[in-house]
Amino acid sequence: MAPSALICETQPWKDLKAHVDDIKKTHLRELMSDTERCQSMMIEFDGMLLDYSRQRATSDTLNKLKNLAEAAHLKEKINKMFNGERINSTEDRSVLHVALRAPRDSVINSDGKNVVPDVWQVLDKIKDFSERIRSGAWIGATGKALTNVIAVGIGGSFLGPLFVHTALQTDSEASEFAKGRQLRFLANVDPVDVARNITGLDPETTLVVVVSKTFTTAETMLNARTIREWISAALGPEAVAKHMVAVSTNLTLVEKFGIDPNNAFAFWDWVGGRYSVCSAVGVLPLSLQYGFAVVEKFLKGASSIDQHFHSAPIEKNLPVLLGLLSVWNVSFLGYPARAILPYTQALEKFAPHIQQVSMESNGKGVSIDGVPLPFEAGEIDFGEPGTNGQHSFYQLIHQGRVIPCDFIGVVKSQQPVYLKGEVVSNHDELMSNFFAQPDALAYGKTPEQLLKENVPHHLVTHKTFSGDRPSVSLLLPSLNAYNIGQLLAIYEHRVAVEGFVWGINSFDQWGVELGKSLATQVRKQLNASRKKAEPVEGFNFSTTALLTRYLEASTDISKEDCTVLPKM
Ligand SMILES: O=P(O)(O)OC[C@H]1O[C@H](O)[C@H](O)[C@@H](O)[C@@H]1O
Repeated sequence: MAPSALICETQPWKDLKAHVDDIKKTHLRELMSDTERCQSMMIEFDGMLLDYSRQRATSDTLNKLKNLAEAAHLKEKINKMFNGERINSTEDRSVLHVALRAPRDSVINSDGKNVVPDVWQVLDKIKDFSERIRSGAWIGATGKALTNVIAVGIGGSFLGPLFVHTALQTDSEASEFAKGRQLRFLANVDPVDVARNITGLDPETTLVVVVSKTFTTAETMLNARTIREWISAALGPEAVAKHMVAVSTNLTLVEKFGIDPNNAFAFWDWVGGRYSVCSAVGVLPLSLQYGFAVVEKFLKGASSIDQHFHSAPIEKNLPVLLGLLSVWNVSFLGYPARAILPYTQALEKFAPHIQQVSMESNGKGVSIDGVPLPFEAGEIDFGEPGTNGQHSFYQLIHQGRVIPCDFIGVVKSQQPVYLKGEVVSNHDELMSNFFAQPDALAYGKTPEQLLKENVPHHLVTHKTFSGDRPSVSLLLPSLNAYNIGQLLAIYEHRVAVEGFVWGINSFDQWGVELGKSLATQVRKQLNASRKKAEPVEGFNFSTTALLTRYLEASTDISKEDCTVLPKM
């Protein structure tokens, strides 16, 4: 089949290119004075308010972006995703993370089979298992209840669950259910991460969940073997059956590893790793910590956005609007990065998760048909909670590079505090910054204003803020399991919209392979040099020098000396 035309060859793309000069003529300050425009750029869904009036865009831009969406067949692509078509063509897979949170009675087909009953079968199994662990009906090898969980996994088998766990930790309802329990995540193959995870934990009261879609990821498998050793060294090898369970699509390898397949929780190849939080990958560890009922609310929140995304018209569709505006910023205004700035510490792990969702999905150089792109797709995502970021990198955002920002605020704090004698509550103080920063970016401060304030002449340029820097503000009513699910789904779908418009495959990740295979070559060399004193061979000058230095300056721990794990 002939490759379809690249999106940049279409008329709507060219129209938007031509439109850039018009937009650049009007400062955001002026755009913001048009109340009607601002009003039209605020949309509400299910208690959330999205304000995108601080985008460098007008109704004309929006219309042009709608034309672009049409030219990209956005609606058809969204439908194909929901219909279980194999839109991940390079891996020949459907993309059905929406099925993971679909109500029990819904029908979502993959290859002519409704997958929803399978999803619920696993959810029911998780509910039952987590209740048995939490109630103490399932006990460890020495008869003690398992109150602590280490989830061993990396990438998509780690970042999403960590984000949700961190967000739930301070939610008053969820945290009630987590009393007396601990959930930790072991991701990095660095022994330091192992040490951090096991410090203060007793194998007798610890359940380990090995989470890996493929069950072949080098880091996860080494960490899983290390923790298995930690358990069997303390409790004997037969304890592993009571203390280790798994989440994977590869149940054969789970069994080979020594975990009873009855204690394995499945998911399917139509769930991409970075889109797997709502599968057993996230649902199992989170249910162990907070109970299934809390996690079910999270799934419901995500599902509410799925339905909205699937059915709402473009002008009212949160993920579609956000996706189109991102394309506008990246591909037309030339802003390749985006800052994710939640004004709540509970979302401190949100940006790291979205980094994977966005950059692993859309960091591609070819179209879905394999044609090199004459434009750059993908965006650079980073972020920190406000107000911390303000005291760090905001300087660059205000006076250096233009970086479109996502401000995420919450009306009702998870932890309301009012310190006596203060002018406003602690949450109001935080939110004062949430409301101020977008205007500072949009309006800036002119030399005229500074001179009026009697700023010395030699400081005027230093103190000038050019403004005209775009942002969106998303105001959530609160931050509970339901809203957290919504937030996740908004960002997942936004990323998909961007990829659909750019005409790329947002669901494969070939770019992670080369480094992995080179590491295999290095691993072999380290083994040969350590064990057989073989010289470093087959690498370039630089890598040879570095490896030689490493081998000479470090000593391997021989198997005999190795205590496997330091005593903590
Ligand atoms: O879940 P696993 O199969 O262990 O994969 C873990 C991660 O590793 C890979 O390198 C991919 O880049 C990620 O998308 C994936 O989430």
